[in-house]
Amino acid sequence: MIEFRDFSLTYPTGSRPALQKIDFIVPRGQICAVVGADGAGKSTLAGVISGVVPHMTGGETTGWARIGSRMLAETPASELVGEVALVMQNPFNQLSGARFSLREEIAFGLENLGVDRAEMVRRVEQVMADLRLTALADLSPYEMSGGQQQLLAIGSALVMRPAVMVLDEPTSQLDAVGAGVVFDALETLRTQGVTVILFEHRMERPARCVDRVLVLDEGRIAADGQPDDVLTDPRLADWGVAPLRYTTAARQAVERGLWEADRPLPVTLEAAAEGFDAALKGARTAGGL
Ligand SMILES: Nc1ncnc2c1ncn2[C@@H]1O[C@H](COP(=O)(O)OP(=O)(O)OP(=O)(O)O)[C@@H](O)[C@H]1O
Repeated sequence: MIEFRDFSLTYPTGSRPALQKIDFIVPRGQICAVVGADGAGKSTLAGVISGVVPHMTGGETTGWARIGSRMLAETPASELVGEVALVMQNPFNQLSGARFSLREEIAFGLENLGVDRAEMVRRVEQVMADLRLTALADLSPYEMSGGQQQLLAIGSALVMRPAVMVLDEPTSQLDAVGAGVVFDALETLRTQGVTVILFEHRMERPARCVDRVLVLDEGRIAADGQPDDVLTDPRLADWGVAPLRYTTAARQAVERGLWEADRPLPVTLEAAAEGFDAALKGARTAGGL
């Protein structure tokens, strides 16, 4: 479980707190997305959860934050290894540089922990299968595309079986197929009880697999709730978050009287397709088409 209570953080050079009186609890196994405009505090929050901020950046904190029984302000990243895994946007920077194949790269962290060889092979093969990387097992990480490298970075984190995974825009360099594989892998993480904090810019794809969405606005939590509610909130644009294309299209249909009055605005492609299908049938029945 991750818990933040009345938590604020001000960087040494900051004129205002980058995080201001943050309060939330993410229970074990929940997949929570965090969205917000540039400068809203997302990277800072990711850094606090993964033990990087304020330990490596400096900064004053008030209130408290914890992962399980570990108080984050007192626990640097080095002590969170194995418990919290951070996957960043640029996969190239996450390669160890010390291993020659994808399979060895994924095994690297387990080798350092001295995990038994048979167990290591089992876990590495499983992760490669989950991320559909098995066919690339013998390729050099440096011969892979950015998207493949990102899947590798996720695999290297996943294999450590962390309690918490912090994913900072993990699909920003992936094509639609690669992004689909990552979000499918999140479903696997959920069933394994891993808590996931996902920082994403575009929510169209992840909306269907996250349990909750937090909106950060100028360091404060502006909204916190289920994707269906938060992602259709009319204030989303005021918080600097682009509304989903499905929601925007449905909102225009509402304005034209096409969208069924009691049907919620959609946040997934499936819900949008159902809604437009119903609107079309309604229009046909009314003799409009
Ligand atoms: N190391 C730092 N030292 C001083 N100020 C910082 C530092 N990192 C971030 N800030 C400031 O803290 C605030 C929050 O920044 P943060 O990077 O957390 O936002 P963000 O939502 O991740 O934005 P982006 O999407 O642009 O990365 C901003 O005003 C930023 O300028």
